[in-house]
Amino acid sequence: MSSEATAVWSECLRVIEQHVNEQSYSTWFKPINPVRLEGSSLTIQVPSQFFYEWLEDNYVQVLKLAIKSILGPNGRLEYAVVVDRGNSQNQPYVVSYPQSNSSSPNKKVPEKTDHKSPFEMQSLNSDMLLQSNLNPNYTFSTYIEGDCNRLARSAGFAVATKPGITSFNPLMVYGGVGLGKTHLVQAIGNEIKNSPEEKFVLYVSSEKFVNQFMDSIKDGNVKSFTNFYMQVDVLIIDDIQFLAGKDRTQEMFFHIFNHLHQSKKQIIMTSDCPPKDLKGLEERLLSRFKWGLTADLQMPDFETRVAIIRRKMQSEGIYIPDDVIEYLAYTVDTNVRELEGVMISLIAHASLNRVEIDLTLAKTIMKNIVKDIETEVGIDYIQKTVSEYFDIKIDDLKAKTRKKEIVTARQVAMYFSKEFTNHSLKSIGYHFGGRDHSTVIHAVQTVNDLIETDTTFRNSVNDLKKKFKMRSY
Ligand SMILES: Nc1ncnc2c1ncn2[C@@H]1O[C@H](COP(=O)(O)OP(=O)(O)OP(=O)(O)O)[C@@H](O)[C@H]1O
Repeated sequence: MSSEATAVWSECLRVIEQHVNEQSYSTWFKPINPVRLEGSSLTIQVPSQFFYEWLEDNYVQVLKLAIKSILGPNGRLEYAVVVDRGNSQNQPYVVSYPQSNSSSPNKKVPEKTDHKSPFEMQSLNSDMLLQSNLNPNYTFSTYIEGDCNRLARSAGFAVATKPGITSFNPLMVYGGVGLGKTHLVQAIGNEIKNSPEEKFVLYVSSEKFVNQFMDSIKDGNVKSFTNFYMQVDVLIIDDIQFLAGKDRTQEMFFHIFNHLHQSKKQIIMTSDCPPKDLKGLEERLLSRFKWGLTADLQMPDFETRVAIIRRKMQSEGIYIPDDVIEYLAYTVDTNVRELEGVMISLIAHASLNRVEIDLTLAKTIMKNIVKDIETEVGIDYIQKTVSEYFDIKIDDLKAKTRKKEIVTARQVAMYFSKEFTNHSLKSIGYHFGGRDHSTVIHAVQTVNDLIETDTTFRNSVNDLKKKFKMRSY
């Protein structure tokens, strides 16, 4: 190792350190050894082909920045990859970056020094234990529990406590966009990684897995790719639906899956739908997915959404009043990512314009984000909400039907129209199929009586009232 190379590399590290987070820095840059400096070309040694590819896939810009700022515009980086060819002589081979004839920092295949696969997989080393790709903020403590995720969360926790040993292997978590799949499976990974047992936990998106596999075919490194994945103790593979129609990758994944499962290694997967609806995946894979536990995530209910907003705001050190929290939780009922997006807009707006976060600001933001949002409670909205709540058709509220459940729903809708709108009794009657004002008075009285005497009915009215109140803030 030349002292010049060491000096240049430590300067580069100083640049790199400012552009990557602490974990990435210690995982991907600390293990690198500077080997030599020739003119403005620095050669660094990396522990494996996989490591080299990872750097090139994920950190090429920051490496380029570091090299150019320390060695000038002609600065070049070359890699020496430690190759274990199954004998005792580890001979590094060298790949240059940027490649000659190419100004772009594309990932390139190291020159092959023989006709066989250029290297065999290295044995598991301590660096690999760090290569997890986990976001440290995705933990169980930041994952709010609710009815929407209870099964998945507790199964995940069981898996985190005894990876590979419970019957939840594989664990498959599925659910719609932005409902917390990635957060949950990474929480499992972080929990295992932070336990005293040294486990090699690896999180990878299916897309990345496919690309790595394709590259390994192109580069003649399939064996190394397979061996790498077969050494993992806990494999977390996200968005497995992405493997649909990719037959060769599925076949490779099938072998890796079998190997890991037989070795009692934990496999955790996510998908946007249950295994039975995964189209374009081989039957033998699908049947294996069902060996363990499949758990779904639903959209969090109102109370869980409130808790998610509170936690998020606490973690940002921001206080927002309860009525704003409830307004957001009520209004954004699509997915958690969208809810977070609205919170971020709100915080950004308040801090840029130096104003307090209050209901007026929240409403303005929501109007900009959700263009067609109605913030007023009108008769139409009451009819829609009440009919959905009682699971009847809106038209029935206006029709002549005398079926008991329809009459009750109609009376409830009239009652709320009186409470939340400025319509006259006559006008309300008109909106309910041309009934007269005495029918509306009777409806209001009946609802008041039932609230006094019937607990179930009272709870229903209270549920609905909460919705309307939220809307009429
Ligand atoms: N129960 C929860 N508690 C706290 N935060 C949550 C919860 N569920 C989701 N989130 C947050 O919502 C955001 C979206 O979650 P995540 O990315 O895990 O969703 P996903 O289901 O993997 O989405 P996609 O389908 O797009 O891959 C993240 O910031 C996550 O932290």
